[in-house]
Amino acid sequence: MLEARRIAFGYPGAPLLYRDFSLAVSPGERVQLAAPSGAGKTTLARILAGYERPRAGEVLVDGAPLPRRGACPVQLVGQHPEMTVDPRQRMDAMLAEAGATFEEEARLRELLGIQDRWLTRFPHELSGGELQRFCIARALAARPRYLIADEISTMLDAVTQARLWQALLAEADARDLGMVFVSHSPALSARIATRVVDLSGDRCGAPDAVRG
Ligand SMILES: Nc1ncnc2c1ncn2[C@@H]1O[C@H](COP(=O)(O)OP(=O)(O)OP(=O)(O)O)[C@@H](O)[C@H]1O
Repeated sequence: MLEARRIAFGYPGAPLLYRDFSLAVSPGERVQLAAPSGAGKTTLARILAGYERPRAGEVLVDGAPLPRRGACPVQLVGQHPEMTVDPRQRMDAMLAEAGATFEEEARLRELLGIQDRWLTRFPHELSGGELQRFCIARALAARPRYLIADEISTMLDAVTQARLWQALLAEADARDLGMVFVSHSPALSARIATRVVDLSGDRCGAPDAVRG
């Protein structure tokens, strides 16, 4: 179980985004974070994956805090892949660093439609959608228990987006992966979500405000 317990968070000098937010995600669940623009969905995604430390509260996986070192059981894929890669590192090296076996890496490349000719390129030599596939492969190679997907397919055309999610959902099912995702596409969200959590509800302090 991935748990955010009684989270309070605000950026320095700004009002709190959440005062007392709690969320529990089971393996296999796919939870959509819903809220208006600027309400703090991306920030919460970062907190869940350990990139931001809350002012109060904690993030736990099966009752234990996220590890400070080594592979994190919660992996985040964001909406700007170019900001999460080393611009001087070739894609084959980036994937190798993710720590998958040769067979597993090949399987993930096949799953995500990563072409061999992309491997010898640098990030700036790939489109946003191509680069995003590498970021998803890197996240899955870390064998996460939970994947946080923050508008990961916004930059893709409708057909590529549908293919990517089909692959990701098959993988999630096979691994019993829990997911928390943000998407501004109602059609995509309706297809993916097993539950919707409305973040705006929490701004009044209601724990785990749930609809659907
Ligand atoms: N690093 C930062 N420092 C200060 N304020 C920030 C920072 N990142 C985000 N914010 C502010 O925090 C609030 C929440 O931002 P966040 O990106 O989490 O919202 P969001 O719900 O994901 O928005 P959107 O749907 O537009 O992507 C916004 O008002 C934003 O301007």
